[in-house]
Amino acid sequence: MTSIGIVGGTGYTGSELLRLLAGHPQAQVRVITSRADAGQRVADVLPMLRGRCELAFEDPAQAPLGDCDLVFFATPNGTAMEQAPALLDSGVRVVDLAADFRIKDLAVWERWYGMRHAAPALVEEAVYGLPELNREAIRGARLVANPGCYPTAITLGLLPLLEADLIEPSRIIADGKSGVSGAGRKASTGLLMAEVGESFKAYSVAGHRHEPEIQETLRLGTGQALGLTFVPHLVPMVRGIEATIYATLKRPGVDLTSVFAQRYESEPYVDVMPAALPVETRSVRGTNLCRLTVMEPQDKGVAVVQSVIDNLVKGAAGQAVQNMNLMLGLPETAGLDGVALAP
Ligand SMILES: NC(=O)C1=CN([C@@H]2O[C@H](COP(=O)(O)OP(=O)(O)OC[C@H]3O[C@@H](n4cnc5c(N)ncnc54)[C@H](OP(=O)(O)O)[C@@H]3O)[C@@H](O)[C@H]2O)C=CC1
Ligand SMILES: CC(=O)N[C@@H](CCC(=O)OP(=O)(O)O)C(=O)O
Repeated sequence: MTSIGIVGGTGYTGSELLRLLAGHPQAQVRVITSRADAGQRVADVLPMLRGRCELAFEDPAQAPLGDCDLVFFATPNGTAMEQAPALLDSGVRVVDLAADFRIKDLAVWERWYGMRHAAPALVEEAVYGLPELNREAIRGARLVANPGCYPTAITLGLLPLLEADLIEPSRIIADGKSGVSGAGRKASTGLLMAEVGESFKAYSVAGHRHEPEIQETLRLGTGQALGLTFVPHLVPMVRGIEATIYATLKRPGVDLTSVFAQRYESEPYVDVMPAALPVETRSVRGTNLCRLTVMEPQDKGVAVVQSVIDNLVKGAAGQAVQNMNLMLGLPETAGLDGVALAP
């Protein structure tokens, strides 16, 4: 059994890691941290894990994370960059679910995240953990930067179009909508049910930190510089992201669904659907899948992509487990076989 540590086990992505790893045949969580709940039994704090987890939360400063084969950081931005270097030095592999190692351009990262980077050399070494783009590099990596939730949905929606040189890269619009679990578990007035329920709004319209992440990933991955406008929205639901992406086609009349189907033919977690089928967040709820459709409505020369993921699974913990499986040489799909909850 591979021995796993999780820093930040009481948050939404940390507890999702626990849920997924409880069903993993070859990996076992041995260390789990929380500062606020240190000393509490995991099963008392997260009753879904009664009978499935005998651990207690430990303070991260004292927890024996160095004894693990791999440690996940499910912590706020700026935490892993302080703690990962010592773990890597002692031979532990690291997957960071936050953004500390996602952007190679340090000046861009520091501008968007408002802090000095504590481990610049590791930014250069880290592999961006989108298996559909970087599978081979992830296999050999010591440190994986797990992608952001919106960037996962949007990058997967744009990759086939850019790789096949089908769209104008200079004017792309991505309209993202997220459930409230995307904002994490910490208390915030703006996330109260009475604030979010029966309402719908765009936010960070002037600029969101996921935009530079998407731009850099696609520039490094396809060699094309994007002109991207990304606007996120908050939806009164718990889980899920839907992104609708609009791009001008260079050549009209291409069978776009076939292009997508070929690009993702051997991908276990990308499902390209016929354009007539509905793309719904509930069809991926609890799963590691990204479901996509693509079409050119009314032959008007614009490609419209719809992409859905569960922000906590393919957008965070599930993709992190997929990366862990690749890094440790385990079957890529181990622990990730669940079918979506319906309704
Ligand atoms: N929610 C989502 O959909 C997604 C989240 N992410 C990213 O994943 C990370 C975790 O997100 P999420 O689970 O939502 O966050 P939460 O706010 O729900 O949880 C954060 C966790 O980190 C712990 N923590 C906070 N500060 C520290 C610290 N300084 N040192 C060690 N542990 C700390 C908290 O416990 P305690 O304070 O008790 O130690 C808690 O367990 C974030 O960086 C987020 O941006 C990425 C993709 C999607
Ligand atoms: C609904 C909501 O608030 N979502 C978060 C993004 C999700 C997230 O966790 O950001 P990272 O993927 O970069 O870690 C936000 O817009 O800030």
